[in-house]
Amino acid sequence: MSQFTELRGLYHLRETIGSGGFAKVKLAYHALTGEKVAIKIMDKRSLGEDLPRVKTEIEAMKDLCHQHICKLYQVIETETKFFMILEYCPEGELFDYIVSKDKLSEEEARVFFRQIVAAVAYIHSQGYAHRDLKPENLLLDEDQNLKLIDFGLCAKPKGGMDSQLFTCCGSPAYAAPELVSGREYLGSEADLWSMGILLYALLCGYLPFDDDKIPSLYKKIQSGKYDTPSWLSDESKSLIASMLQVDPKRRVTIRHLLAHPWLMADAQCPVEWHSKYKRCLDEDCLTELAVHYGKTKKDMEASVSEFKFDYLTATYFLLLEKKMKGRPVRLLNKI
Ligand SMILES: [NH3+]CCCOc1cc(-c2cn[nH]c2)ccc1C(=O)Nc1ccccc1
Repeated sequence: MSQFTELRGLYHLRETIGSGGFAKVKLAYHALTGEKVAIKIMDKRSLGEDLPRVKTEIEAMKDLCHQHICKLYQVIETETKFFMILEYCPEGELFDYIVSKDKLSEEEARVFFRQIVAAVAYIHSQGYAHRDLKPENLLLDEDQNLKLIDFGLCAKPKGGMDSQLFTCCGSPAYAAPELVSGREYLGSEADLWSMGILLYALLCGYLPFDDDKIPSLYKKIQSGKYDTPSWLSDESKSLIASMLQVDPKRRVTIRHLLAHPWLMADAQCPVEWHSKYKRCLDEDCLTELAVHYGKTKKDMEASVSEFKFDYLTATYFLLLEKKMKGRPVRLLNKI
């Protein structure tokens, strides 16, 4: 019997697939489609000062819909718990993938980094800075595509992406010099620095700035001095150097990255960063939902387009996933 009455009949819970701090993530099956999902479960009583982080993440993920961002399907809030029903990424963290391969070839690093650039260009275009970009927050789906998670530290400055931020957050080894120095900073520029650390980790298998003691680590970051292995190509060294500029005003911008020669190598086109999700609702999914719930298509379209992030939102998105993967747009156990 499901230990959570809120999920009964909606999701069939299976094993724990991940955990981080204040949350446990479990594999589950969405009852109406049979599709796998990940359910991030948080107990409000143990959240403490992390409660605002959960609300930040939920509101941001409701706004963000992109092929390289882990999709939020449904939110269930009870008196004592939050449940976030999320896109399932069966191949785990990019962090573990890098460790398993020691380091990646330029070609493989390029495929991943193009996806990271696409995701960050998209969230910046929506007015968000992630502020905790690192391989542990990039998951691999069944097709080895990257999905960005953990928007708990993201910022959507009221005055837009050119507004300064002050909160020092994120993981120290990926934090920008202006951030660790306690100066005000732009979220977009801090994200670009973290992406430079990420690219270095993809290509080298270790971090450019590392130290067991935080003050020493911060000094190394502020110096901006790091070793570049001799076997790195000149183009890779140049791209990393353009991102690991201590002066944020000299740092490469996301716009320049989109068509950067290193990213365009192997005769690639500029990074296609726009969301592949259409604004209009999918007719086949609406038809299947209308038949299942015995509603007119018009009424079903009106209900789905409210995007309440309830079970109907989850069912719509999971039907759309099935269609995008070439599987039948069908619901199980008709009424
Ligand atoms: N480092 C990731 C550990 C597993 O965490 C997740 C996995 C999935 C996932 C797994 N499969 N599909 C999605 C989706 C979300 C998370 C997540 O947000 N974890 C987390 C972030 C911050 C604090 C606490 C926990």
